[in-house]
Amino acid sequence: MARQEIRIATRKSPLALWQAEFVKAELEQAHPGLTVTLLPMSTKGDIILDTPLAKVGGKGLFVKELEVAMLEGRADIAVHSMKDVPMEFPEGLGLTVICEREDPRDAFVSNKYSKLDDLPQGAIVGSSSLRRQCQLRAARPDLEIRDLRGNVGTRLSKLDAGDYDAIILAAAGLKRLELEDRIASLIEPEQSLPANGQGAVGIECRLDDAELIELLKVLEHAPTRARVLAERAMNTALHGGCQVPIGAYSEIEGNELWLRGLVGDPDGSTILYAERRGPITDAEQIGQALADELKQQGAGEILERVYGER
Ligand SMILES: NCc1[nH]cc(CCC(=O)O)c1CC(=O)O
Repeated sequence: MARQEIRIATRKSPLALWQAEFVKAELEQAHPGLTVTLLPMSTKGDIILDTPLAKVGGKGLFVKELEVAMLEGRADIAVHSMKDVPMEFPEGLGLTVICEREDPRDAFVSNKYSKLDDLPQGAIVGSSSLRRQCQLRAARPDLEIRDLRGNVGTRLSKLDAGDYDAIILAAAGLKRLELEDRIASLIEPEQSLPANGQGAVGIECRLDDAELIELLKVLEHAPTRARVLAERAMNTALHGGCQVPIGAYSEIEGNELWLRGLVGDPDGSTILYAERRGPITDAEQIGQALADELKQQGAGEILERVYGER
């Protein structure tokens, strides 16, 4: 009998819930008769499962509570922002679908200024992303960049409280939460190269569930997958985790994939940049080759310094 229900394990942040609701709506529309339910979970602190399921290549791996739910059969899928998804998965789980990308750009958000270039000398900008910090500092060494954490709503309230002259957020998150009117201006990749996978949503599930994977296929977007593959391959080859001063952004032009990448010193003193074009089918090799090029420019030394400081 055909499957009648798909259960989505999701975190409870507004953005996570939006993404889960989006996938639910798309699946229910594509498959009449199918019911998709949300299983919101508190994910305070990731847990490590000491079972063979949690071993990858012989080494232990952090398995998040959403993944435990899927491995134990309490949930079927998890929906992720691609830029937050680790490069490795517990055995038996994988990213089976990558959905069409939303706007990948960073957004300039301010109640006083309409764009980055309008900020006066010494203005205070909020961002805890090393990638955003290094690019901001390289372009504008006079700015004072201060940490800004929390979910999108929390960050906006800190701006509104007057703690910052401006903050930088991903445009995609703001658009999804219907906060697009908070975007003062979009920052082009030339000024702030996005993070790998930014703006794209992926679906993780058990790899042995062929029937489920077949149902999920309606959400797959091949051009986005190629772009995200190239960007993630670059990040992986640089051993980049989630919190790194690395930008990776690709676009498709005809039959070609154009990947741009950068590694920067968080203080903005150095920005290493490279770009490469190649056939879309070589997405991963393009990412790896670009990482090699950045390593030749000295990316390894910068990243070692950053990792060493944490
Ligand atoms: N690191 C947090 C995060 N993870 C995903 C998004 C939303 C954008 C996206 O889906 O890439 C955000 C917010 C932000 O960076 O402003």
